Amino acid sequence: MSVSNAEDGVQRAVVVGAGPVGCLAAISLARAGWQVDVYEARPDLRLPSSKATTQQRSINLAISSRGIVALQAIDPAISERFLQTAIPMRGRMIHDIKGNQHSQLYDKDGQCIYSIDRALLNEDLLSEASMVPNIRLFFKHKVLAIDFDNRTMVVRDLDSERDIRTAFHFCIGADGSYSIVRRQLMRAVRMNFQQEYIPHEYIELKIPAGRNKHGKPSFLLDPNHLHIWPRHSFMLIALPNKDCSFTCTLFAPTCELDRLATTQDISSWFKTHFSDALALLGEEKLLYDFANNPRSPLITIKAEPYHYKGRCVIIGDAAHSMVPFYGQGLNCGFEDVRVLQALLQDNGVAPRNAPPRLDKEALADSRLSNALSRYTETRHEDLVAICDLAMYNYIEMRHSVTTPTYLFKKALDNFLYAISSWHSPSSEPAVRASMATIPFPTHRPSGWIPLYTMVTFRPDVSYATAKKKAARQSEVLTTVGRLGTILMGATSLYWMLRVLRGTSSRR
Ligand SMILES: Cc1cc2nc3c(=O)[nH]c(=O)nc-3n(C[C@H](O)[C@H](O)[C@H](O)COP(=O)(O)OP(=O)(O)OC[C@H]3O[C@@H](n4cnc5c(N)ncnc54)[C@H](O)[C@@H]3O)c2cc1C
Ligand SMILES: NC(=O)C1=CN([C@@H]2O[C@H](COP(=O)(O)OP(=O)(O)OC[C@H]3O[C@@H](n4cnc5c(N)ncnc54)[C@H](OP(=O)(O)O)[C@@H]3O)[C@@H](O)[C@H]2O)C=CC1
Ligand SMILES: Nc1ccccc1C(=O)C[C@H](N)C(=O)O
Repeated sequence: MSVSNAEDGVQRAVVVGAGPVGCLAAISLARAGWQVDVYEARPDLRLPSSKATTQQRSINLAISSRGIVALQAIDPAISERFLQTAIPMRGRMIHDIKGNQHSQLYDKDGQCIYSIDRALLNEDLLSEASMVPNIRLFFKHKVLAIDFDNRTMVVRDLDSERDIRTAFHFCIGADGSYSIVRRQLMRAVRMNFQQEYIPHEYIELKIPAGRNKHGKPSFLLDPNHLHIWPRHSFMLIALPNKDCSFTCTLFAPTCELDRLATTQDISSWFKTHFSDALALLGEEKLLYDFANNPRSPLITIKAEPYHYKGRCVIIGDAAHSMVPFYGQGLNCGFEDVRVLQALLQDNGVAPRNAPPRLDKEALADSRLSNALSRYTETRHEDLVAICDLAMYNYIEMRHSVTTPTYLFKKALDNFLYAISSWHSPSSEPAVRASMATIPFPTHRPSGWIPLYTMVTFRPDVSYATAKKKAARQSEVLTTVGRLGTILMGATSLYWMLRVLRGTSSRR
């Protein structure tokens, strides 16, 4: 085994995983003065040859204010570039079983979430990272094992099949749901860990672009909505792409999909549940995608602590995988980087100034250790909250959105929000700019704010605060709803009695 980086006196940070979160973390650390090495098991996404071999998860993603504000905090130019390639989605478009469409806006002031190309996002972040002089990117380098006490890790060069032992001062694990860094961390710390597969899975399908009367590509559905076909125990969704196509994702219980054994079964199931979508997907293409695209599992992972001394921390999906139904997984991962950056700055962790003398090194180490302890303390409640909220949003999307109770509560929620924010209508860019200056999402917001708004458009409000405040508001909505029902019942009874009395006195 060859040895690299041994005792060259440089304060080296290693980031494991060059997914979007790893790239952003590398940029943040490098700008703070660290020498950063990034190890990525896959080939470089930007090379045309790797496009076919690197199978990515979802084609597109929804990014919201939380992710954008985090990007702004690390590098405002990156967030500007994204917004130029993104498609705003102002609300949900609900497709009922008869093919009617109903719009439900996300926000009273028109704030929206943005559909972006996952590969483009990752490629852009990789390009940005490769332009920072103190970042080195190693592709096809898979981390196999880590010795945190000796600050070394074993990395396999997948081209030469050789194992390299490399030294580090600080390790960031951003290596996704099946993180090796997390698994190695479990051997060093008493980590509480919970993993849950839900009994549903997903498969991606595609609605192609149409043609307008000039023969140019055009969208077959409204591009400024996230489309949902809620069918109670399963659902289909569609997000727009820049080339005027839509990426659709079918989420359904495994047992439901297992029943679709023949092409006949698939076609008739789609005709029954999604006839309008089938017309857009095209039967032949649907059957091809069904046979060839993977059916993937959905998983929630919770862990605590996220760090070991001043040596290692896990962020992004490595620390918190959540089901995708709130569209917050990556937003939350980007927020991790923003919070970590703020804590490192707060604790005076600045490797550029770290002198080589042993006592000062120990001081730097203890500062890093404090920053990481604070990270675990402040972040855990929020990460658990968003994992739970994501699970809840699946029920809302596939079922509740169609029920009168939900629609009534939603209307009341929005009404109370409008009254409460009478004097302060928000302008999206201005709100984001002001929030980028707030280091931590902890703010206790006053007034009435719907849960979706807090989670999606208020990065100054932590996920846990949003969850707690929404639970209190929900109790009020339920009580008002019950009182409303009683009042309506009493009024109808009163009028019925009056009509009956009128009829009997005329007799
Ligand atoms: C269907 C679906 C839809 C989603 N939609 C949204 C959405 O709309 N909005 C949103 O915010 N989030 C969404 N998410 C979640 C989002 O995809 C993840 O949160 C995000 O990809 C996590 O980024 P990451 O960088 O932490 O991890 P990853 O993207 O998983 O990157 C980890 C990287 O680490 C590398 N790696 C792994 N092991 C090793 C190793 N041993 N050595 C070296 N490298 C390694 C991997 O190759 C990978 O490149 C969705 C997820 C799914 C499944
Ligand atoms: N929360 C959720 O429900 C889901 C979240 N996601 C997130 O999206 C990210 C991007 O997806 P994608 O890049 O396609 O990731 P993949 O599912 O392809 O996984 C990335 C790597 O993790 C390893 N891996 C995959 N499955 C397992 C397993 N069951 N046990 C151990 N290791 C496994 C594989 O490494 P190797 O090559 O060594 O086998 C694989 O290359 C994921 O990393 C995850 O964070 C993805 C799916 C569902
Ligand atoms: N990106 C996603 C991927 C899969 C499932 C949902 C989403 C969402 O973004 C849902 C959106 N936040 C909503 O509540 O309507």
